Amino acid sequence: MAKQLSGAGLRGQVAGKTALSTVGKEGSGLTYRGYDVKDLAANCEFEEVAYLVLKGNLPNQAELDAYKAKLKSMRALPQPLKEVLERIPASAHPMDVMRTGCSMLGNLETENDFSEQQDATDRMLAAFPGMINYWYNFSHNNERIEVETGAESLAEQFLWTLHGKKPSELHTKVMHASLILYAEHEFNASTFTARVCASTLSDIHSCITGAIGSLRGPLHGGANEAAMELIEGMNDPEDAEQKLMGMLERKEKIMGFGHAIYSESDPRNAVIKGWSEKLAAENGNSSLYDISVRCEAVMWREKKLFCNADFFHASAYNYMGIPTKLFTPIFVCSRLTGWAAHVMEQRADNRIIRPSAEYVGEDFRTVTPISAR
Ligand SMILES: CC(=O)SCCNC(=O)CCNC(=O)[C@H](O)C(C)(C)COP(=O)(O)OP(=O)(O)OC[C@H]1O[C@@H](n2cnc3c(N)ncnc32)[C@H](O)[C@@H]1OP(=O)(O)O
Ligand SMILES: O=C([O-])CC(=O)C(=O)O
Repeated sequence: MAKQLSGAGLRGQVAGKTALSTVGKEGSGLTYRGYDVKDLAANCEFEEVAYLVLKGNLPNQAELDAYKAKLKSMRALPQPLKEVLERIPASAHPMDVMRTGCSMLGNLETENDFSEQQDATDRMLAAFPGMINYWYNFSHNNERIEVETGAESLAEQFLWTLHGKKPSELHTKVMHASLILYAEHEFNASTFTARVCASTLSDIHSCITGAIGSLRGPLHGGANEAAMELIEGMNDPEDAEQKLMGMLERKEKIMGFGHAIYSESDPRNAVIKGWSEKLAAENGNSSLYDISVRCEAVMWREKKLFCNADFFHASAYNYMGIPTKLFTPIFVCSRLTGWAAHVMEQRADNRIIRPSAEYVGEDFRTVTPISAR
């Protein structure tokens, strides 16, 4: 059954055209440039998917090697950016660090002309994992990390710069899948933010900085962190059941469930749930996974609400030793591909985005002199 797409929040309104992805289209779940996201997550590295989303086709081996080599060569952080990162306190939210870091990069390496959009995007893709982990390690461990690691991929680079060592094969694989799942999603709130900004013919760093701000909220990307806070407060599946029932009775929102477009399931959930189960087995402790499975069952039984992409990401990331507050920045490192591709698409066929409002304010009136108010 299709979800009723009407009402507030521009739901169901076509706000532009895209050749990048389909979301919730009858029978096809989620596709990037015609490929099923499950097919991509099972068979590709993240860089192949980034290439696909940004350039239109999957790369051949030589193209992939060249693209990965290019990204690897662009990881160094400029000294003034490091200095800014070092001044941001440990108490800051890492999404605010991403926003500031992206904006600072735009000051240092400004996109002067749209012909630079692909290089500017690749530079952000290459630099963002090291950027957030430079700040994290400096502010939390008093350590200035080396961001030019031997990592062969963005997945490896994120975990390597976070933990200071080459990650295991399993963890690298999970990160590839996770980054692929998060890469693109049509006109979601953060992407729409990027497109609105692009439609004014602004620079790409402004578009991405704005998108990061939109993704930060708990109704969007921030839900993976909120889901972690929920499940870590539950002792076991029985406790999860009781706590959820209480929350539902109090009409509280359960983060990581529901979706603006999908009606019965989010196709990304099965993929990340599968990886979470494997990580639980590797860890020898399936508690978080078991709790998550019970939450999924209770929410479906009680409300016909299903896990979105964020819910099982919480346990998966936790099993890989990723601090909760770094969950949404990983989403940024991935969704940057979708945002940038949408900026490019908007620029290629642009008209400034400027909808109208239904006025519900005061009738026409004239100013009473201040002495008489
Ligand atoms: C990667 C991503 O960004 S995925 C989304 C991540 N966000 C979350 O997980 C936050 C929790 N979920 C939500 O807030 C919502 O489901 C959204 C924001 C994702 C979608 O919002 P909408 O399209 O407005 O939701 P929808 O119209 O389906 O809501 C229908 C009803 O279900 C309720 N509902 C929807 N999601 C939830 C939830 N997670 N917990 C409890 N109730 C919910 C709504 O409150 C609404 O109830 P009402 O009719 O009594 O007002
Ligand atoms: O499409 C949406 O509204 C939110 C979402 O799942 C995403 O951006 O990945």
